[in-house]
Amino acid sequence: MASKTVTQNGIAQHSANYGSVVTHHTAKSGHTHPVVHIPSPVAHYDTTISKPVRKYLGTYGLIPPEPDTYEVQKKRCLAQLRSKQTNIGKFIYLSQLRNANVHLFYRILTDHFTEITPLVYTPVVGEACQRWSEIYMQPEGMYLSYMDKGNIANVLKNWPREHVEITVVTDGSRILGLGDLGVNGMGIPIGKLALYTGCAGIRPEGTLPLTIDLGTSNKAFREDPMYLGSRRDKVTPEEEAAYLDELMAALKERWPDIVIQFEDWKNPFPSLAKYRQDYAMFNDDIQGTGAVIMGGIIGAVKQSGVDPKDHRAVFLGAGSAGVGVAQQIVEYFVHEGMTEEDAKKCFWLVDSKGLVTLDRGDKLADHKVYFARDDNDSQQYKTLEEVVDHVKPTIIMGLSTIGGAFTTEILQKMGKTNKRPIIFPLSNPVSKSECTFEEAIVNTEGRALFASGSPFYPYEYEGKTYHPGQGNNMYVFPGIGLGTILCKAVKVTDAMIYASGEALPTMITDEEKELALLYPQITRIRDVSARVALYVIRAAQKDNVDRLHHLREMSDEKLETWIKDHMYDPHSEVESTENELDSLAKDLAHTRSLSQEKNPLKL
Ligand SMILES: NC(=O)C1=CN([C@@H]2O[C@H](COP(=O)(O)OP(=O)(O)OC[C@H]3O[C@@H](n4cnc5c(N)ncnc54)[C@H](O)[C@@H]3O)[C@@H](O)[C@H]2O)C=CC1
Ligand SMILES: CC(=O)C(=O)O
Ligand SMILES: [Mg+2]
Repeated sequence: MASKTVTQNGIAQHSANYGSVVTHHTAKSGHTHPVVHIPSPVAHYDTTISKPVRKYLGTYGLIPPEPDTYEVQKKRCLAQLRSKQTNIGKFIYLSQLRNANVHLFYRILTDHFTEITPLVYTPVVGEACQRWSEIYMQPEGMYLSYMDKGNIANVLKNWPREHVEITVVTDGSRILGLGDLGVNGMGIPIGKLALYTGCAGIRPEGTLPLTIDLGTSNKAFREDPMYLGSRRDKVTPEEEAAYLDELMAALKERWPDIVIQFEDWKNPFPSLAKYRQDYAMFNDDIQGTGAVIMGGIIGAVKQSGVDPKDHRAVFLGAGSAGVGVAQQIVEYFVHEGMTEEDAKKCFWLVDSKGLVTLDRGDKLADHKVYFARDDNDSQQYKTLEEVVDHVKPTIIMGLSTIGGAFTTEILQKMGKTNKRPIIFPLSNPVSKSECTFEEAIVNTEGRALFASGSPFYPYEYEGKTYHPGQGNNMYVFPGIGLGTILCKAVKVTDAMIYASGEALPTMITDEEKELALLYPQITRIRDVSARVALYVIRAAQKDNVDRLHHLREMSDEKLETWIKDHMYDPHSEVESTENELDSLAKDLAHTRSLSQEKNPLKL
């Protein structure tokens, strides 16, 4: 989206930024001119803009006459939002608001995280993706197609903003737990990047939502006349790999410092292994999820009173998220003093064919082999319940996409065999959650240590209010991205990912500990993201992959403040632009008043 750049001499140009006020040197004169990047074309029509500034911008008379305050503006927006009868109506309203007035959208998001996040992210983004081709109104990112092979670098040139700091890229092939949604998956990169901006203060114009149309296995979509993607079947893994080689190189060519987050790919292990050494990239579903769940498990293990070596964890789901989480917890157990071999033995992974064992008779996908059991005496356990009876777990994790898979019987068994059973139904959206918060509480008489992927409301049981945790990678990916960008890391190392999860428990307040919360409250997500970024930067420095070396000299306290100072804040952003514009407008008004007698201005 192009925006207007106004220089002091009043000449308006179009620029690709919606950035803030910057100071600009002209090579010729050596003079310093302030250059004001106006937030966005439509933000020129923000009703809080003062009259002198409207005159300066040429928007006087185009906005209702009396300037608003933000409080009134917010009240109006929230009233409009809340008047929508359906969640999808709210999603559409918020998308329009973001496109109409980006700073206002982020001001409202950051002021009302608890209300707005579920509407732009899980669970509502799931429904939006299912209906994307039906509700589509405007481009908010890039769509690349398989037809662009050989020409990707040229297509990327069409992105109108000069500077991109981070992209989230999907092919839509595994959107939340909803399956292959093809190009309709675009809601995910947009939603994730909205959280990068809202939670970690990465400037909105520095984000690029990217969806790659590599065909879809979703037959219903291919036959739907409204579907906006190609009608071809999914390309082969070899074709996908060659396409990605070209894409990665093209992204780096146009934006050499770009951070690339892979999101919601059906089998993301090969691309992570292939690109992680040469690009500042990570996979959120494997690594972000691993880190966030490790962060919650640290507290849960402590509260359970059971030593790490005595934990037995059953995972329903052995895909990117399941394996990513198990690997990360192995790393935590090793940090706690166990050998890797002993730590690995604490895990039993179950997929759609039952317990993952070495002698099951099928060819296991590479990523499952590490955790495959060899101590099953040739017995194959087909169902989760059989595995629960066999293992008597202290922890059950759901990353299976199977809503309701943690049945009453399974939850009650967890309650019987554990003082504090750890129950994490992590599949998204809510409809795919392996159980609800209420079910976990009721079936364990309130003793469950609980976190879910999508949000649940607090629940009152026998006179006491219980608070669910949200074990969602949104607690770490914004800070991983921010830390990587700010220290200009050349890659995202394992230690940086580990550090992001380790940062989380340091942010839990005494009050939150009292409530047995496993994650800090979402309302403090900006501070949490700054802490995550601090840990990520420190780990990058230890691994020697950072490029901004002067940050190494700063104390933790100073660095955390520096990080916060570098976060986009939609509130101060608008004010500083306003103030700067105000003073420019006064200057201009003064200049104009000198000539006004001869040549009265028409405002
Ligand atoms: N809470 C969070 O932050 C995150 C949650 N997730 C959720 O985790 C879920 C899985 O994601 P991925 O691992 O990336 O998907 P995936 O497709 O890689 O893996 C799914 C796994 O579930 C297994 N599965 C499918 N049907 C099953 C059945 N009936 N019984 C037992 N196992 C079954 C599959 O065999 C596979 O191992 C999704 O719902 C996703 O939304 C993913 C990433 C982050
Ligand atoms: C949260 C997330 O990344 C997922 O459900 O895929
Ligand atoms: Mg995901």
